[in-house]
Amino acid sequence: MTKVIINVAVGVIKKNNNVFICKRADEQHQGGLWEFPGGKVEAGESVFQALKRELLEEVGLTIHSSSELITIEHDYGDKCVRLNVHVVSNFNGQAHGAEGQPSEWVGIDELDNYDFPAANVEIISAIKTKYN
Ligand SMILES: Nc1nc2c([nH]c(=O)n2[C@@H]2O[C@H](COP(=O)(O)OP(=O)(O)OP(=O)(O)O)[C@@H](O)[C@H]2O)c(=O)[nH]1
Ligand SMILES: [Mg+2]
Repeated sequence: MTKVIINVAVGVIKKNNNVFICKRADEQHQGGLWEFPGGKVEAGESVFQALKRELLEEVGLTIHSSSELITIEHDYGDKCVRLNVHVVSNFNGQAHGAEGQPSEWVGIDELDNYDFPAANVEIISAIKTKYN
């Protein structure tokens, strides 16, 4: 049987050499781990439209543009995801955990000190290659 792939828009919100990360709630998939904010692409949406909607909901930012960083397909066993990862540097607002979730600006070279879902290893390595 063909597996359903969940299409996800993920935003690496970047200011100087820092990125904004959030902690996933315990009851979410991959709960308790840190993430780059974002969420599922709904039917009829582009990745950018989904990113714009999710980043407003989750971190209170209005984004104006984004640039593709990497696309990762990962099978967690219970779920298969396609992470469409974009870097977002052009935004308005003060990033915060708008859903009450813990959040932080962290230096790119500090990302190794945080626990992320397995698929994020490649995202972090792409960020380091591009910006460090
Ligand atoms: N947002 C986000 N999701 C990630 C990352 N890495 C990763 O594997 N995922 C996976 O992507 C999937 C969808 O993301 P999500 O849970 O944020 O989706 P959402 O905001 O629409 O949540 P919802 O289902 O509560 O409405 C989850 O299975 C999650 O585990 C990441 O860095 N950021
Ligand atoms: Mg989300």
